[in-house]
Amino acid sequence: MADRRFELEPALRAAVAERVGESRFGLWFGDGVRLGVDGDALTVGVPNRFFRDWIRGKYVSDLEAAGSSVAGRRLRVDFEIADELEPGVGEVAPAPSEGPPPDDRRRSPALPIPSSPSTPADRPAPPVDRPRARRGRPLRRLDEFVPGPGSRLALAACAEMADALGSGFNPLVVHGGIGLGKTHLLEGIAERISRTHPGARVVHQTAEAFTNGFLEAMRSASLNAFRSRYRTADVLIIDDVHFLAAKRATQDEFQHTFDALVSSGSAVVLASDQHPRLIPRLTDELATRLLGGMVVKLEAPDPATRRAILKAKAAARGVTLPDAVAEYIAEHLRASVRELEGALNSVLAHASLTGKRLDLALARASLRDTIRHTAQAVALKDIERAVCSTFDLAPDALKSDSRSRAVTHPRMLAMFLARKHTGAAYSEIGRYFGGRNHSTVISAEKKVRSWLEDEARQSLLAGFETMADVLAAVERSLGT
Ligand SMILES: Nc1ncnc2c1ncn2[C@@H]1O[C@H](COP(=O)(O)OP(=O)(O)OP(=O)(O)O)[C@@H](O)[C@H]1O
Repeated sequence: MADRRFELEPALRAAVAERVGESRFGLWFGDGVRLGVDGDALTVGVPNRFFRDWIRGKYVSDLEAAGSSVAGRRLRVDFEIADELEPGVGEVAPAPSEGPPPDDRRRSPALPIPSSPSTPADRPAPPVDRPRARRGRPLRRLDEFVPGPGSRLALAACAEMADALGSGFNPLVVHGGIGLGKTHLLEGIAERISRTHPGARVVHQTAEAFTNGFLEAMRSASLNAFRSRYRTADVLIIDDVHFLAAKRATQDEFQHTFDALVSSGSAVVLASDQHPRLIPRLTDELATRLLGGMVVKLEAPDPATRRAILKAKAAARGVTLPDAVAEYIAEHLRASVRELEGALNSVLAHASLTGKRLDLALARASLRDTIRHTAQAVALKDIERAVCSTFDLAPDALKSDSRSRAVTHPRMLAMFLARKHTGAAYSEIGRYFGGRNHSTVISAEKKVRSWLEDEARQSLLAGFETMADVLAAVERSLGT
């Protein structure tokens, strides 16, 4: 049933957009933020605490004015937070004693980056210090990223970060499943900053490179050089932060790097395949810091966005992709944008090699094998790996004889997922997970189904509220 509180939402949205301007409105009041009227209150539904604090700090008077003009009476502004992953009171939350209020330690967006002892003004414009694997090809740009309902906010936040260099919010954490464009967005930030702030020292690396560099610096007693490389950045961009999971010493080093940068007004941008609260074995101190700025999720694109991405990628290569071909590829390859791109490349290569017309028949012929294999792409070992990593279990734990709940529950979940995603028979699944018989798999499947139906049931994993959330996390890491 439609919630009557939101009957005035279109008018409220128009009135707020009118006051704050289209671009701010798109960033702070886009998908995920609701506006409604409940008695004497203008209710603002926000995705997390960060949004609440930001909107409360910057836009309450605009909201009040918009509320009065639409409702014809004065309304107070109330907030409703939707994101259950946000820290509760007393859990992981930014510690006020750790520094001055955020705005005091950030630069004005309008100002160029001030020179500092480490970045003298007369130094030639430094290049982006970037991941080795990506050297040699141009950085991807933000304006090449095709937004959809599940990625518009992430794109807007990246654009805001590139323009304001952390003066708006700091850090920015982008999280989402495999191949959904996290690296593209990070590169886009680096690319835009290197154009618009040519004096800025941008350090753009993966967490793996940070870790290896740190270990090497410890081995070779060159920690000072390592630290100065990272701590003198004006903008630090770190990809795949989940790689730091369970690496205590590197996490500590990263935390000190983070503190040094943020306290001197440098911007920090991070990407991870999980929400920072769900990265296994991340210290509370570091998690707190990652949650202290803006955390945005990148969702898998919907069919319309998949089609738009395909058309844009083809257009960038000078090809007009027929609607039927875009639709066919978008319909059959859904797991990630990387997969979509691969399929497009394959179709375009077929067209050019055979000299045939780029049409639906050619797309079907060139993708026949890819699509057949995609349907069977999830293997039992993928399920095992995803479950063990989500539950932080040893790689062979699910095959063991253990009867402890910490293992039996994840094992049941793995069996359930195996039925859902692999098409393997009950007997095959039972055999794979430690030589169990098919009736064990059947009862595991039933059990998990009953957990899922019981919404009140506590999840099996700290940090998740329901079983459905746990399942979604495992499926995310499977890339399904
Ligand atoms: N919305 C989008 N518009 C245009 N291109 C996109 C979009 N999303 C992803 N891509 C493209 O998909 C490919 C994979 O993206 P990317 O490498 O950024 O994903 P990722 O999330 O970092 O993956 P991983 O988790 O494996 O690190 C890239 O070529 C990127 O340009």
